[in-house]
Amino acid sequence: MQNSNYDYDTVVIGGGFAGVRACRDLSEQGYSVLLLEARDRLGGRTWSKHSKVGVFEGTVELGGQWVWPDRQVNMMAEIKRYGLTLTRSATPESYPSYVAGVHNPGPLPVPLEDIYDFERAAFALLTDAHRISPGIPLDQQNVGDLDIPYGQYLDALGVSPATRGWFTFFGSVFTARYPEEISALGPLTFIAQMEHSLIRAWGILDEYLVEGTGALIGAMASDSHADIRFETPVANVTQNADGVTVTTAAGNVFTARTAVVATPLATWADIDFDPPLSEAKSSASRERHMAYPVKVLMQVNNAPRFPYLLADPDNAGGAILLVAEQELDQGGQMMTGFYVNHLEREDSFGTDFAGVERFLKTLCPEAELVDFQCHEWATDPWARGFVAYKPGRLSKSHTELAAPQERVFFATADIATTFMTWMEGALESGKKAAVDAHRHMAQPASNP
Ligand SMILES: Cc1cc2nc3c(=O)[nH]c(=O)nc-3n(C[C@H](O)[C@H](O)[C@H](O)COP(=O)(O)OP(=O)(O)OC[C@H]3O[C@@H](n4cnc5c(N)ncnc54)[C@H](O)[C@@H]3O)c2cc1C
Repeated sequence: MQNSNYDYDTVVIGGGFAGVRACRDLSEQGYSVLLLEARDRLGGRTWSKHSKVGVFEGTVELGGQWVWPDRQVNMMAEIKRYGLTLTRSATPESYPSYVAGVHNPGPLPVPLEDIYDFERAAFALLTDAHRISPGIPLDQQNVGDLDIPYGQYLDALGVSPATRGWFTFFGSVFTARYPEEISALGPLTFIAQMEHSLIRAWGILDEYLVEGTGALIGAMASDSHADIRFETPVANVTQNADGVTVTTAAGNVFTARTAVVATPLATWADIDFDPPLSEAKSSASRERHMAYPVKVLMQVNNAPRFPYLLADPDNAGGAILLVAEQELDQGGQMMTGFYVNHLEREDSFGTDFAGVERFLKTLCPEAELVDFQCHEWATDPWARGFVAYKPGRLSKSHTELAAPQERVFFATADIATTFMTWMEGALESGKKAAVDAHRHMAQPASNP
């Protein structure tokens, strides 16, 4: 289908789930596609690799991992298509929490005397989450009054510190920022997309791929017949009435009829666009809206068996969650932890042994860290965290953030309308970009 005036029909920039989905769908329709990826691997903010953590040896996921089979139709279709296998996470044996600086053994989420407060807060969050319909851009849903700092939203509930602390979890687990820094729309949208269920949103660590996310994205990429170039960051995207010219940081130039920008929203400001990005896109990217997540995989000794330990980061140095993955034959457990590693706060845990140990002991003082692995997503220039929208952005610009600019289309989980910031959202937005690019190229009169 390629027109000889161009090197390719489409250049896709970025090889995460959104970009690879766009590549695969377009090449399936007969278009010639070039994928330019900055890193030396596919997968972006998913990264599965064979690794050793203490005595554990196997596949570790340093980024996106969990899938929700009941609702994530795009993920499930891909997993089925390539014959991969899902397995369920280990069932927790206890539900302790560390909120408002107090260890609570559970299973009640808050101490008994706070339980009516807890119910009132749950009712308020569920009522507001019910105003949100996943699949529709948030600027089309009349929810501007919820686009306020989540800390302010929680304060207005007038609940006890333990209840407030417990509900900060929904803000932080999804954005890896503190409640005053993010919009309440983030956690409320998260609850809405989990079937408007607090329990479902709380127990998000559901099923994951036995073969690893890398096996899935690898299968999709091999199926695409795209020309894939690694270690090829893009520096400039120029379009005019004739087509798109994409220039790499090394100065290589490629021409195409269309381009799909499938890089994280926070990285768009690092690419030079001519004509420039719309005001909403460029200001949102310059504002970064960045999450500061650390997901750490650890061999831990002397911890309680299979806890699901939730914390409020405000009072726990940034700690959010500690769960067990499996018991190790030689003793100890493989555990996964999540925390906010705030770039502007000096008291953040950091990612060296002492910092990870501090995180672990904050939640579980008796536990011993043996070994760990993690990746600093927030300082990774090709990721810049994942998206954590600040107040006032999504209720104004969600539609525009995802809108094409003539021959240039945008795809990333950061702008999705269902499962925003999930692998599912990435697949949905890659699929949409491929449909839009195909429509553009299928109009012979206006598009050569
Ligand atoms: C710690 C962590 C835990 C997570 N847990 C889950 C989970 O359990 N379940 C879930 O569904 N999701 C999870 N996510 C989110 C999920 O991983 C992402 O939403 C999804 O992978 C994003 O896909 P994407 O294609 O939009 O972006 P990315 O995966 O970031 O892909 C973008 C690609 O663009 C490339 N790129 C960037 N700039 C340039 C450039 N200038 N030129 C060329 N290439 C460029 C990058 O290298 C990258 O490969 C998690 C994320 C993190 C960080």
